[in-house]
Amino acid sequence: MAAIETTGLTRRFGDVTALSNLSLTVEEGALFGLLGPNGSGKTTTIELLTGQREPTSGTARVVGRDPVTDPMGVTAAIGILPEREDPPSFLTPREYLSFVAEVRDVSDPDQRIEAWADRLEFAGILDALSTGLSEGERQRVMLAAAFLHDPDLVFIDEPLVNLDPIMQERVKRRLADYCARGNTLFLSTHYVDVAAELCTHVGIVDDGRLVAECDPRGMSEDELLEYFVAEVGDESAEVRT
Ligand SMILES: Nc1ncnc2c1ncn2[C@@H]1O[C@H](COP(=O)(O)OP(=O)(O)OP(=O)(O)O)[C@@H](O)[C@H]1O
Repeated sequence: MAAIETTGLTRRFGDVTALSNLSLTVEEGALFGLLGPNGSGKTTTIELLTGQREPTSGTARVVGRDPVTDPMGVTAAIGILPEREDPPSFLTPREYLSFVAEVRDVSDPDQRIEAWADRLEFAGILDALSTGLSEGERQRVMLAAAFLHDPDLVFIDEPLVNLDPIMQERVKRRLADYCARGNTLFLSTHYVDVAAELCTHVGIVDDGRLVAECDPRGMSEDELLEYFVAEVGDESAEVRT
């Protein structure tokens, strides 16, 4: 079954077409990566699919719901880690995650918070004010918030930014395990190596258009980079070193 299905999804901002006519299916259990250069429409796509913005035209179904007519139903059913969001500076991670657990109706919040703090190694800062946390620590707290209510589908905009290499490996393993259990992940990234290493299905966007889709398993980073450059027509992709 499809976790996400869109038909002709389009979003304009004045003269700018941020997303043009996106027709895409992401099956349940996929680890989908939307790969594209800066300004290609990745964040706009996530915003449309998660009910944060309305499309100019076109339709979407996300976990069987319509993000335009039922945005709160969609946000309750999914997890989201948007680009550049932090826990509130004046709350501790425990306080922030308790708030998320309450909003998302988690029945065993204390145990879940402790479990995620252990998994992502931030138990030591659970009771420190978020204002003093490093960027990587804040990102780990936000990752925990996205998964706390055990949703079937999670959206993450640039999943590994700000994490050190050891934590990146740990998070990659967690993401792969999450999908191996039948859940679905929708990642957006402009890093080809992230897509090559993690994803089961990649969509390449350029200038608001989905220009190609592929299964990157069995492709090396270099092959995916070559494929990406051929589709996008320039060398704006990055491989992190
Ligand atoms: N609220 C907005 N108002 C006007 N233009 C916008 C708005 N949001 C996005 N855009 C434009 O739409 C296009 C796509 O932006 P979007 O943020 O979706 O790209 P992106 O692929 O996520 O980029 P990045 O990798 O840099 O985060 C860009 O040209 C951007 O300037």
